[in-house]
Amino acid sequence: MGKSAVKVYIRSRPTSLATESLRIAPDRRTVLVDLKKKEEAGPVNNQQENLTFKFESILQTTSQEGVFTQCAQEVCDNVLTGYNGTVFTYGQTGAGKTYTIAGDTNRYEQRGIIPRAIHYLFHEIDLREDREVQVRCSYLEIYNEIMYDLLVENPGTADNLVVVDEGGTVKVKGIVKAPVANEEETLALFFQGENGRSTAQHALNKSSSRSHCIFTIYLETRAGADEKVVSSKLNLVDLAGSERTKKTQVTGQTLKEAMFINKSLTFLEQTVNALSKKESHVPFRQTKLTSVLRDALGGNCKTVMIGCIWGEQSHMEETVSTLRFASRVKTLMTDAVINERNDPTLLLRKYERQIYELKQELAMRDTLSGRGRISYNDVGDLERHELHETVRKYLKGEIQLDDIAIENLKMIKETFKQFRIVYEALDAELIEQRMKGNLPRGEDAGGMQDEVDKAEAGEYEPVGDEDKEASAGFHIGEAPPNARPVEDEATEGTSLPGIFKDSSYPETPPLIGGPISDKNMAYDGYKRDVPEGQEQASKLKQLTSDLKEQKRVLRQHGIEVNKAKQEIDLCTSQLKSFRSEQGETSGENPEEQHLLQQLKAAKSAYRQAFTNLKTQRTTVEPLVQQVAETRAALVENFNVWFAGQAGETTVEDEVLELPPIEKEPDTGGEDMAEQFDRMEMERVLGEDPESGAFHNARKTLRRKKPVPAASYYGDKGRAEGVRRLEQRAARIG
Ligand SMILES: Nc1ncnc2c1ncn2[C@@H]1O[C@H](COP(=O)(O)OP(=O)(O)OP(=O)(O)O)[C@@H](O)[C@H]1O
Repeated sequence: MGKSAVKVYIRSRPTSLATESLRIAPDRRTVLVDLKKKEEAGPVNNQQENLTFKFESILQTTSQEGVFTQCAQEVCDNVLTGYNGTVFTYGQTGAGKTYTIAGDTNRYEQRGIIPRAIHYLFHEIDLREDREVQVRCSYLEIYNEIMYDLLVENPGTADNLVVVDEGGTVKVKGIVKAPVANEEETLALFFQGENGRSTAQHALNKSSSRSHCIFTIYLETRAGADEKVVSSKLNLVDLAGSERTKKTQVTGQTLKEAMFINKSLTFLEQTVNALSKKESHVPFRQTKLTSVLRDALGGNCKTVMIGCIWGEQSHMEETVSTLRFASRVKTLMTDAVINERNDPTLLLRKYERQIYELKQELAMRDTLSGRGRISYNDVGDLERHELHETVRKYLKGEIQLDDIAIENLKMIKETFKQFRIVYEALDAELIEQRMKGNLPRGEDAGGMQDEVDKAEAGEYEPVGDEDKEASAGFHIGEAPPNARPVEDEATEGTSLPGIFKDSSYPETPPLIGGPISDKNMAYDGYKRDVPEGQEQASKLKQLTSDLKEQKRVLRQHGIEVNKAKQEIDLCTSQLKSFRSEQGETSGENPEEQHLLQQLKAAKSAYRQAFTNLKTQRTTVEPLVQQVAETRAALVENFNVWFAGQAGETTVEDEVLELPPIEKEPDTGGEDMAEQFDRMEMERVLGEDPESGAFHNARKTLRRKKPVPAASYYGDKGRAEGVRRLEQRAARIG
């Protein structure tokens, strides 16, 4: 793909902009800044400054979904193709960096780029039937210039992590790259890592990141029987925010952290400046952060930066500084390539297959040309012995050169070998005879014939059986019954446990308790007897029943997706155990072929079911909206009618419109907590059938025992301890 510029987006917190200083042009790409003159700066420095910055897009009220689609989805697509990608956020403390990258990990709708990228990548991987993709992830934290592995339960000291250059690519040696089979597992690791991050409260952010964090997803993709492996990675980077410590009013440990943060961001700025001015020396090694980000800023990577800003007047200086930095980053060029290499195992498999095919081809040609039965396999013991005899007879003059039958190249080589064996035996015998003084001068040549005999009689040792196994090939007309043309191998998919439970999507639960008021009775009458009420109530009834039916279909599609996922899992695990039992196979075993076919069919069924599910959602969503609107209109009209009839009270809710309480489902021995979990899952899946992995991963995390940071994080743990003590002291004081 060659060189490409880093793409820069600006996201503003959804507060009102200080429009007298900061305006967004109608193209939604340009920011116009009008810095008011500073009276106190005197005559020299009191000029008004107008600045214009242009970026890919300015996101002001864009939703989390919108930010992912606009800024990160393309990077994910590139990573799926085989390029490395990085998305990083930059900006003043509290400006929304963590909200953008990680999002609110407790609220599905507010999830950020990381969970969305995980979902997107796994979904796309599932749809690529012809590929086998192995996924891993890591979570790195740089806190006070020390690197920590957020996925390790008990890392002890953090000394084991170092940034290294491997073949021109930056790597963090020693970091855990955890293999993950699906979205849920990856999210669970991400949430676990999030829990270990260092945060603190200050005047501008009640949960401010005190470290830089990089969540990385690694993909290794193999396509069919191709020996090529494509490796790529996606870095999702949440930088700690620059802060004016006067504004954040931090003290103690948090102040120390702020100093580390500001220092590393200054070095980042210096690095970007040097790159942007194409200076010969770029100070990447000054900090851990710039070392780790080297590829993202100017190497083998496709990079996106999201600059986060506050729009308020009081933060204008920091906002301009972020915009200036962002403009410089925009000038950086990276040089991304598809990271492709040969897999030695697959290469060997390919060569074995080629040799096999060539042998068959040769055998066929020999038959067609009337050469009869010729073997192209290695020379066996028996053939070696026969050749040795032939050579011996030839040297004795008992046979002619034409009598040595040479069928193939391997036999020519073996014949030469046998000449050498006979020669060496003779040579040794001659030397021995000479040393004993048995050999009269001038008889060397004449005695040759005898020496051949002598050497042969005593010295010949059959060559070992090193090639025994190699002779296990087949001759023409003896092809094993399972020999057949090599077919393209279908790929093994990643394991994908079903996330879509066999769930029902209950209607809104009825309100509990409370006597039915007069007003509610009037409401009932309104729907029954007043023509306007009658009409709306019957419309609502019809819509509710349509919705119920469409939700039933949606649920059915969910079940089909789930079934297909389970089938994929089953085939994948059967294939795995088959391969681990058989070791390396050439991919031609009928059982393996059968499993691969099944896997392919399951992936195809999954794709179809998923498409149906998505299509059905587009039917259900507007219906949900229509039901809500019709219901609200009915209640509102009733209120108006009722106010005209009687006193001024508000209707409780449209209690009587709700469906009757359904019979309790069979709990199948579930306890209360499990029942709650199941019902909660049914509810969230009803809202978004794709959210299962997110909620399950959160549930997994809740079940895990928290590990006290101070017990294993060394420096970081101590800092955490100091912070807690300070907070306690402040509370007591
Ligand atoms: N676009 C947004 N929409 C809604 N809430 C937002 C948005 N941006 C930020 N917030 C809220 O503002 C608060 C601070 O945001 P966040 O923690 O992401 O800032 P930050 O830039 O990461 O700060 P720090 O550098 O201190 O870690 C959070 O409560 C977050 O939910």
